[in-house]
Amino acid sequence: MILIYPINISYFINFYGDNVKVLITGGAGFIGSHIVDKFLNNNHEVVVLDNLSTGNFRNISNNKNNNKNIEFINKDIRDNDLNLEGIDVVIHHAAQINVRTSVEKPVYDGNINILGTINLLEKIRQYDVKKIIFASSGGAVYGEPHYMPVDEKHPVAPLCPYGMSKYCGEEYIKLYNRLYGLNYTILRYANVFGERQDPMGEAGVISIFIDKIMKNQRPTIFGDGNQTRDFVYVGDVANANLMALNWKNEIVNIGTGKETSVNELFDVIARELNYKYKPIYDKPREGEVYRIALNINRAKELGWKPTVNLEEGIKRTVDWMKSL
Ligand SMILES: O=c1ccn([C@@H]2O[C@H](COP(=O)(O)OP(=O)(O)O[C@H]3O[C@H](CO)[C@H](O)[C@H](O)[C@H]3O)[C@@H](O)[C@H]2O)c(=O)[nH]1
Repeated sequence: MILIYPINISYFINFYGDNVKVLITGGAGFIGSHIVDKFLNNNHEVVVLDNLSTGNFRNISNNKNNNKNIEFINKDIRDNDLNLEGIDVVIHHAAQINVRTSVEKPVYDGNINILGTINLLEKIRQYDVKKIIFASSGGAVYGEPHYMPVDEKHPVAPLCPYGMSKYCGEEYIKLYNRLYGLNYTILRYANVFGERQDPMGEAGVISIFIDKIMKNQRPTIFGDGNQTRDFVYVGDVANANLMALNWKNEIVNIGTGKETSVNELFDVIARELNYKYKPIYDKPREGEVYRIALNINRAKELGWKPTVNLEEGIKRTVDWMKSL
């Protein structure tokens, strides 16, 4: 009798020292474009896939990597004819990222974030891509924390369709690992901020407050302002993506571990901009967690840590917004 044992075809790929060809979905967006810079500066080959719905071509053409060669594909992650020939690693940031939009239009959110991710995974499988690095949301998948700071073992219980669709993306990636041996690293981000975050676009309280103050408008704080978030600088997030090339199949929180209330945040920004007025207080927004900060011990064990603190990150964001 022949016994057939299921074999685990999953294996760990090490990219140390290699020149890697990466496809960055959402690479013309806020976080994605910083990852583009980081990979180019480390001599990797970069292909950007972006439908420019919220991303901006300026983010990748009008910066210090001007003279470097980026291959740009103007397509949607849901397109049938995505060509991933020669790609070693996909870094997946293209998404519907607005919590409020997801509550109003959950089908729209799921269509992009769940079906778009499945479509991308199918192409990854067809073209034999070795690894995916996935942008998930530590702010949205855990729901209201049972303990703080929240580590990766904390139960997942999203409070909005966006958190749910990001979690589905994670689970599909893990499924493709089990079925086809796809390597992955899932990064659960805290609240990312920094240069190129669009204050008109989708969330980003820091860029919204700076923009309002610079236009002499009073910022609005939703609720009592004692709600807290963990604000992580975008350059540190880009660095985590670079390091994740050599991380194993696992989920890693990327944040600072520090809680900052929206009131405290307002004070830091007001100080930086020498703003003397008080904010306006309005009713709290639905579908939001009250407190969140991420435990980043696992990322630290892997050699990553945040290097730019809130004050310094805000200074850089202000400088960038003044330069526009
Ligand atoms: O003008 C504003 C804007 C925001 N806020 C408050 O500031 C906090 C942060 O709000 P953001 O909209 O900047 O971000 P969220 O905390 O809603 O972040 C969520 O959306 C992000 C993407 O947009 C990330 O995915 C993150 O993980 C997810 O939790 C919230 O309490 C919000 O009510 C204000 O008081 N005034």
